[in-house]
Amino acid sequence: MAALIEIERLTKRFAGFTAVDDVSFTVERGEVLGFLGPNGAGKSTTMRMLAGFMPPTAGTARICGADVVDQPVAAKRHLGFLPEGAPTYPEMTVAGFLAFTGRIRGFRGGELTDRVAHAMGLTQLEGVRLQPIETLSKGFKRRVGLAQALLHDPPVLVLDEPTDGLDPNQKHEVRELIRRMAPEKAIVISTHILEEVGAVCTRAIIIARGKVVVDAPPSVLEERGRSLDDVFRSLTQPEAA
Ligand SMILES: Nc1ncnc2c1ncn2[C@@H]1O[C@H](COP(=O)(O)OP(=O)(O)OP(=O)(O)O)[C@@H](O)[C@H]1O
Repeated sequence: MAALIEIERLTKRFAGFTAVDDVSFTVERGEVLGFLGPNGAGKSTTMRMLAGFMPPTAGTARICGADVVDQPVAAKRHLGFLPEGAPTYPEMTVAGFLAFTGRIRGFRGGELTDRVAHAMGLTQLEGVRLQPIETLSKGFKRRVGLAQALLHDPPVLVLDEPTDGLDPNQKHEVRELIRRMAPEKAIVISTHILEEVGAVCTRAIIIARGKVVVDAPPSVLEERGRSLDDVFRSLTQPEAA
């Protein structure tokens, strides 16, 4: 069976500057891929192209076999995407926003109610369900973004810094949630927290200046006798290249 995520020679150029340069990888069901790299390496741009939110300059991305450019509706049906910064509609309440995204996903009536309740349960949002999103703290806003990505229980999750802004307890909860969902899904998370990679990821890709410089399980990287931190620094600092 084909991998749930297939990226082939994906490239993005902005006015002559190449932000993502010929990136290829696949992610199978059961894998949690940690997407790492220094600021500006091209992580968010890759994730946006994978999610069909930004057209690639060259190359392709497929989700459950659907090309994100040619078959955007089929691809998005199988995808939960937490974009950078977790944009929402700030004036809506948490429950209102999740019901709105659920209706866009085609849910109605009892199923819509159940899915919103389930997503709020997974992300521990019940206590703020009637609060306008603009009045929430950063960590709660992030969890609203995560809840909308999980609402339709998609087989593919692309989460751009899912634990950014969360307190240590919430980080732990979100990592547990990712671990619990992992066997059934293909998950890509970007993070700057290297310990998170060891904690939840089955595989790590390090990207630097738009190119993949390493693709291996975290345990293999650490077996090379160095911490992930050392591996990251040696592969991503220009003077080490
Ligand atoms: N719309 C755009 N127009 C021009 N340049 C862009 C645009 N979006 C991103 N870039 C540039 O592309 C490069 C990659 O950006 P990207 O946001 O993908 O990096 P990142 O790895 O996610 O970084 P961070 O860890 O800081 O979030 C950066 O140099 C950025 O300034």
